[in-house]
Formats: sequence, structure tokens, C-alpha cells
Amino acid sequence: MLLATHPSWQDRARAEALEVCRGCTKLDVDVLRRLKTITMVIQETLRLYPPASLIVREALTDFKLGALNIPRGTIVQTAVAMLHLDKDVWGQDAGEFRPDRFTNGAAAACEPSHMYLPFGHGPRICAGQNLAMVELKVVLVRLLSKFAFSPSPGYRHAPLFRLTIEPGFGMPLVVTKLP
Ligand code: HEM
Repeated sequence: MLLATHPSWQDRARAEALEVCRGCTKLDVDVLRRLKTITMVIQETLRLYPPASLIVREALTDFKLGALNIPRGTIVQTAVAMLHLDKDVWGQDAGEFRPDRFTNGAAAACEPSHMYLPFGHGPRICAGQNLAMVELKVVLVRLLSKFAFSPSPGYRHAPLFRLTIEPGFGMPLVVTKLP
């Protein structure tokens, strides 16, 4: 959806996919590592629409969080989607799709760097994050190499915050096979 509504980034991502993967019989780790633009596109998509938009913990003991006293048994929720849109952290264009903010990697994209949490943080960080990134890159390379995407007139933007973020009314796209 974000590439359909940002055709210049779609063109850049496709050009990279065709260039890096030209003549490749398989997408191995060395090929995937060279996909800089596609990596930035995925990182920016996970910033704007983090699939796990809430990280939930239960306090097992009384503890202090900054100035707050948190009693044992309290459920503490981290609203990842809100952190990812905080203008004090990301700048005034926090709501815009701008993959180039990840040019120097995720740690340099915001201040402080742990405000980018698509895969969580600390000891319970996503065990499948590398696999997820590989899968997303492979899917994008395969799709962008063969098809062009544009928004469908029927699309209504209504992200729903459930267990994961979902499009409220589906995600109809106009898909055109490339020559
Ligand atoms: C874009 C895809 C994915 C996203 C955004 C994502 C996000 C997350 C997040 C935010 C957490 C931390 C939850 C918390 O702290 O409460 C997590 C944990 C976890 N994820 Fe993922 N995940 C993704 C894909 C995957 C895949 C593909 C696998 C496995 C094949 C996986 C396996 C796990 C496991 C096992 C944990 C629990 C780790 C632990 O508690 O020690 N995830 N994931």
C-alpha cells in the first residue's frame, strides 16, 4: 500500500531489485544484504505500521519507572505505534513515509535509538526478526520484479489496532503485470 501510494519509492525499490538480483538463480544472503533501498522501505513500513503495536508486561515486583511507582501486578503497556510517530523523536515529518530516514541504519534513524521497536527490545526481542526481514525482502523482490502497484479507488485508509495492525476495509490494489 505504501509503495502504491509512493510511486517514486516503488520505482527505486524495483530498480534496485532488478539491478541487484539480475542473473541470480537464487536469492541468497549475499544478494539480500545488498538490498539497501528495500531494507529502508521495510524499516519505514514497520515504523508507520508496526504489526505488534503494543508490548505488554506485568510487574512481578513493585518498582520505580522514572517518577512513577509501579505496584506489583500492574499491567504496563508500551504503545509502539505511538512511539514510532512521536515528532520529538522522529521530527516534524514523523507521519510521512520517508524510507531515507533509515539511510544510516535503524539505530541512527531516531534519538534515542530504542524508540524504534518493531521487533521489541531487550531479553524478549523477537526471536524471528532476521527470518522476518529475509521473508519480507524475498516477497518484495519477487513482486516488484513482476508487477506494478497503484492504489485502488476502493481503498479506505482505516488501520485497526487489534492483536496486530490490520487494514479495516482490506487493501484493494490495482496490480499491473510488467512487460
Ligand atoms: C514482521 C514480522 C514480525 C514482527 C513485527 C514481530 C514482532 C515481535 C515483537 C514486537 C516481539 C516482542 C513481544 C514482546 O516483547 O512482548 C516478538 C517476539 C517474538 N517473535 Fe516476532 N515478529 C515478527 C516475526 C516473527 C517470526 C517470523 C517469528 C518466528 C519464525 C517470530 C517469533 C517470535 C518469538 C518466538 C517471540 C518471543 C520471543 C521471547 O519472548 O523470547 N516473530 N515479535
